[in-house]
Amino acid sequence: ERLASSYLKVTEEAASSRQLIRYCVDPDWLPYEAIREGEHVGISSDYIRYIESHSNFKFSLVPTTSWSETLNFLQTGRCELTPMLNKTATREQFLHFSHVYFHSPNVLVSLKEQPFLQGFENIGSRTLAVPKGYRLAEYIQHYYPKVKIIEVGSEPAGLEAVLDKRADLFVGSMFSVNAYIQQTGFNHLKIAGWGGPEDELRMGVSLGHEALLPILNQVLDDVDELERIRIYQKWNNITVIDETNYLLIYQVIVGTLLVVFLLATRTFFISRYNRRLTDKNEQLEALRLRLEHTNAELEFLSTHDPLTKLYNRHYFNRQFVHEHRSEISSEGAICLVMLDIDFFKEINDTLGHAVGDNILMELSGVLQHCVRETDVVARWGGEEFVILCHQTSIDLVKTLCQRIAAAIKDYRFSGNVQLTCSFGIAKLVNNEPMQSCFERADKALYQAKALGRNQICVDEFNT
Ligand SMILES: Nc1nc2c(ncn2[C@@H]2O[C@H](COP(=O)(O)OP(=O)(O)OP(=O)(O)O)[C@@H](O)[C@H]2O)c(=O)[nH]1
Repeated sequence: ERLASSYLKVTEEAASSRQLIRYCVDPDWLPYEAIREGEHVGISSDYIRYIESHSNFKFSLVPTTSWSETLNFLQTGRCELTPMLNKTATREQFLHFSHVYFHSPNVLVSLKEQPFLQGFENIGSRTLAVPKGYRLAEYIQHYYPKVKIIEVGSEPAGLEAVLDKRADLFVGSMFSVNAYIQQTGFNHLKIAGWGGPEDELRMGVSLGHEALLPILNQVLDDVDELERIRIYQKWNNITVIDETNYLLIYQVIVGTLLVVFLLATRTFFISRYNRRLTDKNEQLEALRLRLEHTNAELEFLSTHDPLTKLYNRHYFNRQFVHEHRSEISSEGAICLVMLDIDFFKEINDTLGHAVGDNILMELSGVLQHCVRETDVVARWGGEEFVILCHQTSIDLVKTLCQRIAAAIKDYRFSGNVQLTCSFGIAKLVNNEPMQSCFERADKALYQAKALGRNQICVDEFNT
């Protein structure tokens, strides 16, 4: 019936202007070609459509049930073209061939537990399934006559022979093996090695129709690379690799999230640690400032009199008395003044100790107001004070003491007290220890007291 309908089509096409070509294909050789529900499918079907759209040819499929039948139809003139096959010596007896337009490697297939093989020379005593009429059958018989061959009707039949253990190995095109394993899910099959020379697929036209070849070659040669890739990809849908890619993407995302999480955790802990460190540093800095302040206070207390805030005797001794200095320059010498309040006991006794304290503080202010910046005033003890004057002379110091006495006289002290002081002056002489100068100043003060108080006396050694 199918043959009848195809011949009917031939008659119809003969009437049209296009040149009709009847062709046969391998009915079960995906992804290269096959017949499914009466239609030609696979890679060669797209090349046939391409040639139709780029030439004056009109193709008409003559369906067959096996590759052997296709070869038979070509020899007997029931079709004049087959679109995808290898060139062999046998086939050249009844076919002419176009240029090669598709390359494809062949592979050996075995069950997973079988060892890997380098090629046909290592097959040994194993049996090899080969589709009947395929170029490989011819090739192996010619070059490897010792290999035990089992002829099968098609490539799927060969793979099933391996699965059923009727054959140890199958040899066929890598693309069709791949397509078959994907369709059937026969994952316990594996590629066991390369299988002979790669396929160089062409179109074949039967004898007497070789005039078709120049046009076929021209169109096939002109198919651009993009079109070739499109056709190849359309019929080699490798879904397993897609799944692997999704898994890979998933793994990369999880890995990236993990790294981000670890980095975020690390950053969190580092910043918390830094905050704590900053807090501790601030506390330490506050403690350091308090310590500095306390030390400054201690230093002040140890060197100053707490009531009058003048230098105390301890400081004065350390700085000036026990340091054996005798600085006498051309500009002037060092002079000491010992100063004592007159009748201070009476003031304390009549007005009270608190008033006495106030008077001591007020007198300290007067002394500091009267001296030069370079002079040093200290409280020697009780109501006694000492003034150290640098680069001066006895006359200048005397003038200073008079100025102080006048200021005291004019000052209104607490309790409305009229105060007077006695002064003893001594000048440091060359190489004299400071202690000795002190003693002389003290002696001069004693003299001032003896002369009736409110006096300024210079040590007799300096007069
Ligand atoms: N309010 C007060 N009085 C003090 C302080 N230190 C010493 N005095 C008093 O100073 C008085 C010194 O008395 P005296 O040594 O007799 O000397 P004076 O009464 O000033 O008599 P002359 O020095 O001889 O003129 C004593 O009454 C001490 O108690 C002090 O820090 N505050």
